[in-house]
Amino acid sequence: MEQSAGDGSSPSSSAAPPQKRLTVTQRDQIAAEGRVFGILQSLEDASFQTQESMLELWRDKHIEYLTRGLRQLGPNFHVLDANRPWLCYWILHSLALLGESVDSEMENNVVDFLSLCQDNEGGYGGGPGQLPHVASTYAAVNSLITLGTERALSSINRHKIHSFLLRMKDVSGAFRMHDGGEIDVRACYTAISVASCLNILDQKLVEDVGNYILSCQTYEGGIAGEPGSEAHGGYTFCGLASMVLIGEEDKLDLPTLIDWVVFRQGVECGFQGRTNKLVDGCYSFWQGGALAVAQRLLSFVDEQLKSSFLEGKKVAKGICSTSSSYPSEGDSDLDEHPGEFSNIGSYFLERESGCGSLFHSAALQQYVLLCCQVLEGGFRDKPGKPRDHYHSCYCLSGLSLCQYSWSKNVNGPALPKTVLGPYANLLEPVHPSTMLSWTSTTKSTSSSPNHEDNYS
Ligand SMILES: CC(C)=CCC/C(C)=C/CC/C(C)=C/COP(=O)(O)OP(=O)(O)O
Ligand SMILES: [Zn+2]
Repeated sequence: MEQSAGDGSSPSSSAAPPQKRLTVTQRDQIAAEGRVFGILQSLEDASFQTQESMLELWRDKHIEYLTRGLRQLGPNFHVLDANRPWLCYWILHSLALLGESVDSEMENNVVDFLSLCQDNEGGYGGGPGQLPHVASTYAAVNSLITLGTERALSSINRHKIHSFLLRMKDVSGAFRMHDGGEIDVRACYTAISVASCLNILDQKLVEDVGNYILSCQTYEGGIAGEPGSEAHGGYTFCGLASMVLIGEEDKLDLPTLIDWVVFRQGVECGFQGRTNKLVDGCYSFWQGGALAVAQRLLSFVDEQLKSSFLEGKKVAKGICSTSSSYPSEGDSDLDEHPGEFSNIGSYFLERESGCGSLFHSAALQQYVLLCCQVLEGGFRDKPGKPRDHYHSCYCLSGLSLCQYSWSKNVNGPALPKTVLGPYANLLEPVHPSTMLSWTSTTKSTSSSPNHEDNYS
C-alpha cells in the first residue's frame, strides 16, 4: 500500500496530489454491492478527487508481480507445465503495456527457454519436448516479437512454422490445434495471426478458413468456437481478427456482431463473455478488442446496413425472398490485391477509426481498476477470485484499449480526458501484434518463406 502516485515511472506522475485510498476490504465491498455504476455517476460531482484516488493504477506492484512470475520460469518450473510459453507472453505483454522492459539476463532466459520448446519439425510446444501446438506457437512467437531483439527474432524458424501450420490445416479450411487435436476458431486465429506476423501467410493457409469462421457466426451475432456452438467473446475476437487478417471481414454480418458485443457490457461496467453469464475482467480485451477492430470497419457496416435495408424493401414488396445481406465476394480486399496477404494487416491498421469508442470506455476502466485490480499487484476476473497472469494480461490490454479508444489512428495519442483516474494510469497502446497479430518489426525485416533470411 506504500506505492505513491508520484513514482516517476509514468507521465505527469509528479503532479498527482496525495490522496486518500480505500482499503482492499472497502473496495471489494463496493464491488460486491454493485456500486461501481454509482461511482461512475458520481464522477460528475464534487467528490471527484476522492473518487480519482480509488482509480489509481498500482503500476509498481504490477511490475513486481509480473517480474517475479517471469523469474520463476525455467526448466525446473513445473507449475502449469503446458502453459509456459503462454506465461511468457502474458507477462511480457503486460510489462510492455506498463512501459517496462526486461533486463538482458531475463531476456536471454526467455529466448533460451522458448528455443527448447521449439519442435524440430516446426512450431512450439507448451514446454520443452512437448507436442507442437498452434496456441503455444502463437504465445511463443508473440513473446519473441515483444522482446524484439535480433537474438529473439532469429530464434524463430519461419520455414518450419509454415510447414507445421500447413500440417495443421484441415480439409474444411479450418485449423486444428495439434496433430489429431481439436478444430476451432481459436486454432484458426492463432494459426493465421502467427503466419501474418511472420509474413508466411499464403493462399494455401488462407483457403476456406474464412468460410469456416463464417459458419461459426451464430444467430445472436457473435462467433462461436465451432459451428453450432454458443457465441462467445473469446471466439468473437479470434474470428473477427482472423477475417480482418485475410481480408474477408465484410463476409461477416458486422451490424449483428457489433450489436451482440455491445450488449455484453453489463451494469457492473465490465463485459460478460456470453449471454446471461457473469462479467469477467479478461473480456475487457476479448469483447473490447472486437469492438476496437469493428470501429475501423464502419464503411462495411454502412454498406451492409444499406443493402439489408434495400433487401428488406424488396422482400416487403415480394420481389426477393433470400435473406443474405452479404456483399458479393468480388468486393473483398483479396480480389483487389490477389496474393498479397502480407499487406492486409497493414492496410487494416492504416484505416482510421470511423467513430469514437463503441462501448462505454470509462465504465470499463472503472470495472478493471476497481474490481479486477489486486492492490498487491496483478489483476483478476472479479472480486473474490485470485489474481493470475492471464487476467493481468487481458485486464491491462482492455484498459489500454479504453484509453486509446477515442484515437482516430492506431498510433494516435490517448486523449487525457479518456484516461480514467490519474493521467499517470496511461498505458502503452496495445501493440498491433496483439490487436491483429501483425507487426511492423517483423514485416520490415522478413521476407517470404521461400527466401533465405535471418529467420531461418
Ligand atoms: C488466442 C486465444 C487462445 C484465444 C482464446 C479465446 C477465449 C478466451 C475463448 C474462450 C473459451 C471459453 C468457451 C471460455 C468459457 O469459459 P467459462 O465458461 O469458464 O467462462 P464464461 O462463463 O465467462 O463463458
Ligand atoms: Zn476471465
